[in-house]
Amino acid sequence: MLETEPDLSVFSQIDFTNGAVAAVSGGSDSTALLLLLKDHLDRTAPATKLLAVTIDHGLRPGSAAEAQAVARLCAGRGIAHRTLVWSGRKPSTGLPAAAREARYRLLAEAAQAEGIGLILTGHTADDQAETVLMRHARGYGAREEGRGLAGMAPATLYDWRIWIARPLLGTRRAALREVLRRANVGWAEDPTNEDEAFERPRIRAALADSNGAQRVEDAVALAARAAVEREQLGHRAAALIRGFASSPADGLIRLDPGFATAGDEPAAVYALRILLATVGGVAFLPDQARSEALLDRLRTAPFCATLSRTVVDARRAGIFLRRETRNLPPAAPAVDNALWDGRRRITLGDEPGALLIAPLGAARAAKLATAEGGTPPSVVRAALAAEPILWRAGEYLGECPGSAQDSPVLPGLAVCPVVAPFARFLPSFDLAPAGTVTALIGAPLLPAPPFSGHTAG
Ligand SMILES: Nc1ncnc2c1ncn2[C@@H]1O[C@H](COP(=O)(O)OP(=O)(O)OP(=O)(O)O)[C@@H](O)[C@H]1O
Repeated sequence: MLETEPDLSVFSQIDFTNGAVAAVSGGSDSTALLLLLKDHLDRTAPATKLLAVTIDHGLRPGSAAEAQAVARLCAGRGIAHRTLVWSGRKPSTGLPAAAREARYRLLAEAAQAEGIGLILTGHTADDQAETVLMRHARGYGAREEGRGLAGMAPATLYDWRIWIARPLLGTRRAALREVLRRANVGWAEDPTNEDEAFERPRIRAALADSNGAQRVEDAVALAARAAVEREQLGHRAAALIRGFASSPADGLIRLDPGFATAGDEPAAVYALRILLATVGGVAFLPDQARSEALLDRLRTAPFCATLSRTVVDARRAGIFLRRETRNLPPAAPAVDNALWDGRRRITLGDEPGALLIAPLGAARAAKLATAEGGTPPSVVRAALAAEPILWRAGEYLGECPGSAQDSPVLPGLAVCPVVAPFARFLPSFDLAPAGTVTALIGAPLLPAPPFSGHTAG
């Protein structure tokens, strides 16, 4: 049964040591989140740093007044509050996605400015049911082995740096509104939530009929089952990666030929998709059917194919994955904290002056490449050619080592590998494969998840 009274024990499972930002839009769910969270912290850890943050997207006439209402509520209850305005350019298409992107970026900036390591949102069981039903209607179940049907995760790592937790995913919106009514606290209604020109409000309206409660319950149960399957598949894929994958050179992954015949085909396809996206620097996993066909062909090596910007070079010596040389970024100024080619995060530190970043290229790679552990030198050369180098005003600073260490060339300067499919958003469902690929490619360690009992291993 879903909770008709909010289940406050979920807050006890969260680690608030590094404080919390509550993301409060002024709607019922996040306003209730704020009150429940404040109540929990007052009782259990009153010294915890709590900051409520409202993002004013500037998209509706009433948005500034809604933010002010949240500020007043917070002032009355002794809660620190900030309103942040999305002042950037608003795109004419894909506005909701851009607003969401800006919202998470601003929330993360607000948290980090205060030294806070966790963001909480007010997503509810109703939101979860709507998400799952929308994905179901789009045929997710059939295409993706139910991966997408897991819905929203209880926690998601944003930008590999800050966890977002959703403690109310098991609680119905009606129960939260009841909390607010009892506390005599009002909330803002967002008119876009009612606009049935959009898919989510249509599903929301359909769930408001007499069968709605059961359908929400069923959808949340479906999500819970799909989440367990997704986590299990992730653990099996991680075990295959640990057992069969190595990284003989920067930008190069070698799979032992036994990978293709290891037996657990769904896990092998999943592992392959994650590795292909990582090597290619692509945020989305490659197509399921094409990845299955690729695994099939790996059983009859040798051959060479490209998927997800990754060359798959299957030889007797192993299956080698490397970034294809097509469409590599041209030489460009290195930007602090930016992703280069979707594969490397650049940190410039205190480095003054303009730096250029460019692919190493075949000629320099030929000078660097050494054959180790039976890896064919031509394969190492091809991988290194797509690795980045840094330049300053005509001066060569050195190739960038593919490790989480600072570059030995310049202190504070780093070009770290990233686990591309999880670099922006890592749902807690996928912690096992993400942690394993982190270790494989030497990406920076994952910040500890906010729930007790979770590990990134
Ligand atoms: N403008 C905003 N400022 C701060 N947080 C926000 C904002 N919009 C959304 N959020 C966070 O994201 C969660 C989910 O967003 P969603 O758009 O589904 O909620 P909402 O309908 O705007 O508001 P609520 O969830 O408070 O009823 C919210 O519960 C809240 O935690």
